[in-house]
Amino acid sequence: MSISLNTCILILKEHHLLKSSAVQDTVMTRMEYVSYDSRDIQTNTLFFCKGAGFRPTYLSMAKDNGANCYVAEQPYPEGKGMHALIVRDVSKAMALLSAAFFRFPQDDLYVVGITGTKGKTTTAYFLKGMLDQINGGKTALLSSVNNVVGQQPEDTFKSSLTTPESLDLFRDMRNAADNGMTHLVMEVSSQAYKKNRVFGLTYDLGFFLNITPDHIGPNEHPNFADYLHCKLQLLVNARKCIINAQTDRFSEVYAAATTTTEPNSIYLFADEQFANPELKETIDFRYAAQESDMVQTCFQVLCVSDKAKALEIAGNYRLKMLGDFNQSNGTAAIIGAGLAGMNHDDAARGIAAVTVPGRMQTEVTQEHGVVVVDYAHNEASMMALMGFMQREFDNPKIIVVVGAPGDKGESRRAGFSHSLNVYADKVFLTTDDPGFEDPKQIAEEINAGIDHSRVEVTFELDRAKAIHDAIVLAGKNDVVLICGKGEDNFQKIRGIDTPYLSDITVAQQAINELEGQDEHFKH
Ligand SMILES: CC(=O)N[C@H]1[C@@H](OP(=O)(O)OP(=O)(O)OC[C@H]2O[C@@H](n3ccc(=O)[nH]c3=O)[C@H](O)[C@@H]2O)O[C@H](CO)[C@@H](O)[C@@H]1O[C@H](C)C(=O)N[C@@H](C)C(=O)N[C@H](CCC(=O)O)C(=O)O
Ligand SMILES: Nc1ncnc2c1ncn2[C@@H]1O[C@H](COP(=O)(O)OP(=O)(O)OP(=O)(O)O)[C@@H](O)[C@H]1O
Repeated sequence: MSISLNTCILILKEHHLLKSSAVQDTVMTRMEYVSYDSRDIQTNTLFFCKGAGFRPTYLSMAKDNGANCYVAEQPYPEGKGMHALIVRDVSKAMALLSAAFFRFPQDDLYVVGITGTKGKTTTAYFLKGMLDQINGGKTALLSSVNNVVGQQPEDTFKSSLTTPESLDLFRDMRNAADNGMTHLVMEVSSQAYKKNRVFGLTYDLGFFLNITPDHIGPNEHPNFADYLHCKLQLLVNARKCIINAQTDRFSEVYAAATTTTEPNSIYLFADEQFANPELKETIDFRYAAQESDMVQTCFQVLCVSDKAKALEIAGNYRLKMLGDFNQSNGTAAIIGAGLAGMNHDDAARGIAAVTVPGRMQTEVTQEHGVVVVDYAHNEASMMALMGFMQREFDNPKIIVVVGAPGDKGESRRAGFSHSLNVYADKVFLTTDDPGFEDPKQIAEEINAGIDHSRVEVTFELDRAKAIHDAIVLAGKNDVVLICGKGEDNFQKIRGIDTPYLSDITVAQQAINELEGQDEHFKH
């Protein structure tokens, strides 16, 4: 793959991004590799100088290693002798030039984008599970857990961001298309828009699941309005939209969709019980809970409007995953599958088999209640999780193991206290990716908001011990919720990913040890 300097100049001019250019010999010069990292350079690389942490020495290093052209927001003496493209916004330039370098892979894939504060990963996995039924497993996935760009084992790898950097995104998409993948389901974070990682990308289908305050802080969004604005951009850039009619800020969400999409291509869904007299729009799909148990969640999807009836997805569905919120995620994904041409039977078969790593992983023990490892890590998801447990188990004692991450999402700490006050009986405050902060201090901040007349608090910063102690404490009818890390097998501590066994492994070890002991005492 390659791109000529001339093409780069044309693209940047078309988008009013080019401030100036310095061409050393001819505009027909070609760049054969693209990178934003001086440690990853090949001969004739187009190098992007971007990011808060960029240093001019990286450009020197890139030049020495073979980069022949750089893109930056200002000229650098270190780039002397290289072609230079000086632009108004390097992150936008990088997205546009990467799309061109990788030959517009979005044109070779049916691209689905999913946004929302909660449920992106789960919905993405549900949809992939269904689409794989009709395309022979050829659904690519970009999620905050795994990325999948092909059908070979090496085509699946852990992701480092929810939505990759634009250059990585278009490379992954090109690889997916070249590997024969036909569909791409991707999570789109608000940061993806904030940082222009998906600038210029149009989705065949865009989902808006929900929005609650999150990701607001020094390294993320300055305020909720900015967070909402970034999330809305997905709908502005989607040809068809699927929107949860129960989301907060519905009227703004719907209005954003209508800026580029006819109402006839906007699909709304809600719980059967949901009624909002102020809502002028017709809800196209409803879902209704059915009798579920500890192994599966059952619900029905109803096609209400004429445009909904055109899809053949009405009927009963089963999920392997617990949580009434997963009926909402599941319905969204089923509508997406319908719009991609699937019928009820294929969709029902596909979604029934899906599990999502680290989400609602449930162990039913003999003597220590139900133990759930879940990725809930903000107020909305903690409320959804604990609320579900309370309804499902008829007011069990709820024991929670939780901590809040350092260096980001500080508002989550108060959110944890609030949700614990509503539902929890006992909490073990522990460590969760403290980064450069002191985990004890983070735990103290959560503790400060806890109503101690309702919730008993234990500080146990050793996460594995906290999980162990919570399970030991739990009685037969109790629920232990281990929140926030999903299947992460590391703790981010002072810039280092420090190995950690993973919550589910620690929980299973504790359960095995205890069930063994309990058996021993019984005999
Ligand atoms: C705030 C933010 O979005 N930062 C992201 C951004 O960093 P940046 O552009 O500022 O770059 P930087 O890390 O300061 O480094 C500067 C540049 O120097 C280069 N470099 C560095 C060292 C060297 O020797 N040579 C060299 O060339 C680097 O490759 C980089 O291009 O670009 C980097 C990739 O190029 C990302 O890894 C980084 O995400 C950070 C780690 C992060 O944690 N981001 C979070 C907030 C995030 O994006 N989260 C969302 C989910 C949250 C949500 O749901 O909204 C996500 O999509 O994952
Ligand atoms: N629709 C929903 N509403 C509220 N809570 C939900 C919903 N779906 C999932 N959750 C809760 O949120 C947790 C995270 O779910 P999931 O990973 O699917 O969301 P996400 O949007 O990808 O999250 P993140 O952006 O934090 O990675 C789940 O483990 C569950 O506790």
